[in-house]
Amino acid sequence: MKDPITVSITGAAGQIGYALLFRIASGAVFGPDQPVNLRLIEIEPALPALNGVVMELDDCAFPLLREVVPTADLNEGFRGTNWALLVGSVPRKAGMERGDLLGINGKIFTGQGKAIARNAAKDVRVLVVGNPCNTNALIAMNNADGVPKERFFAMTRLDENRAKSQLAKKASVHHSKVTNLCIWGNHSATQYPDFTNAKINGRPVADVISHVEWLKNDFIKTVQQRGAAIIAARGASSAASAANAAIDTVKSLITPTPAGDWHSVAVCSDGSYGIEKGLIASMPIRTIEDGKWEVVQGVPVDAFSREKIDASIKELQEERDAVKDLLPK
Ligand SMILES: NC(=O)c1ccc[n+]([C@@H]2O[C@H](COP(=O)([O-])OP(=O)(O)OC[C@H]3O[C@@H](n4cnc5c(N)ncnc54)[C@H](O)[C@@H]3O)[C@@H](O)[C@H]2O)c1
Ligand SMILES: O=C(O)C[C@H](O)C(=O)O
Repeated sequence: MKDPITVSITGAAGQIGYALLFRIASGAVFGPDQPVNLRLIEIEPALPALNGVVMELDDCAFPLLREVVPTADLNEGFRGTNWALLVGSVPRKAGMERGDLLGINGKIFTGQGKAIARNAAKDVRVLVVGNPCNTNALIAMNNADGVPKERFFAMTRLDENRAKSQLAKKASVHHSKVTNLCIWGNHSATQYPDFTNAKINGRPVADVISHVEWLKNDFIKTVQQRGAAIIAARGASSAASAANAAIDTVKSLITPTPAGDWHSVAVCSDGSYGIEKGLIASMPIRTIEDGKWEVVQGVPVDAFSREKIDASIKELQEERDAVKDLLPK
């Protein structure tokens, strides 16, 4: 048996937490031979609810689950952690943009970044799900002194999955046939789901879906607005699909990416594709092996794509400027 991996999850008593913990504990993320410790972090008032979740974890008797630590203490919560999944934060309500949450949620990530730097395992990786996730990840990364910047990620996989599902429906194929779908930029209404480089059954999307106006307008808008559509329909933000996307993200970061394909996750820009260095922006990523990834280079960016990517990067710069007080000089 392998040594257990330690996973810390903030907001563990929330909606996404409830859809996430049990899949991690079951082995669906790290594999059937990988024991897991869970460190579950909540704010004090949510600890009674979290204890109920822990009772349910006990009652699953998962063979791979080892230690479960529920806590409101960040040092205890991130101690020895290999994967920190930062979900805990307030979700938006109908009529809000995700960026409107910066003032409420941004400050959560300074203390968490610092606590990760103090307590986590040397190989820690951090995935931010709580919105606005790109800029929250930027805050955590800049406060986590000594943790390499390439260990921080923000989630745009839900957008990728949504985009694949929309294209597959339009082309009447199974969504597994859609590849090379990159979400560029921010997890927000400015994100750019890049249909120009995506493929269906290995062929360019535009060869399969000839309705170019649909691709340029309805498709992009549907993906950009999907989170709001779910809030309007459910009265609460996406949870099961978000947890699923977090699982997909981690799995894609620990497994080599199939040859020729890529996956979407926001990373600390190295300046590739003219995206300002240091911003947490989504781009095409390949995983070489567990712990080693790279930005896929040479993906064609036409004038239409350039304009869309630049608009989303501009928004990320504005969000960064809005939280400058939370970023150490
Ligand atoms: N990136 C994405 O694709 C994506 C998708 C869906 C939701 N989200 C975001 O994920 C976040 C969580 O959504 P949810 O539906 O689970 O919300 P929720 O309100 O159901 O749960 C959030 C939990 O976080 C906890 N929390 C708040 N502040 C905390 C802190 N400082 N430390 C630890 N825990 C804290 C709350 O007590 C609550 O239990 C929201 O910000 C939402 O917008 C992101
Ligand atoms: O849209 C939201 O506020 C929640 C989440 O980011 C989503 O995309 O579903």
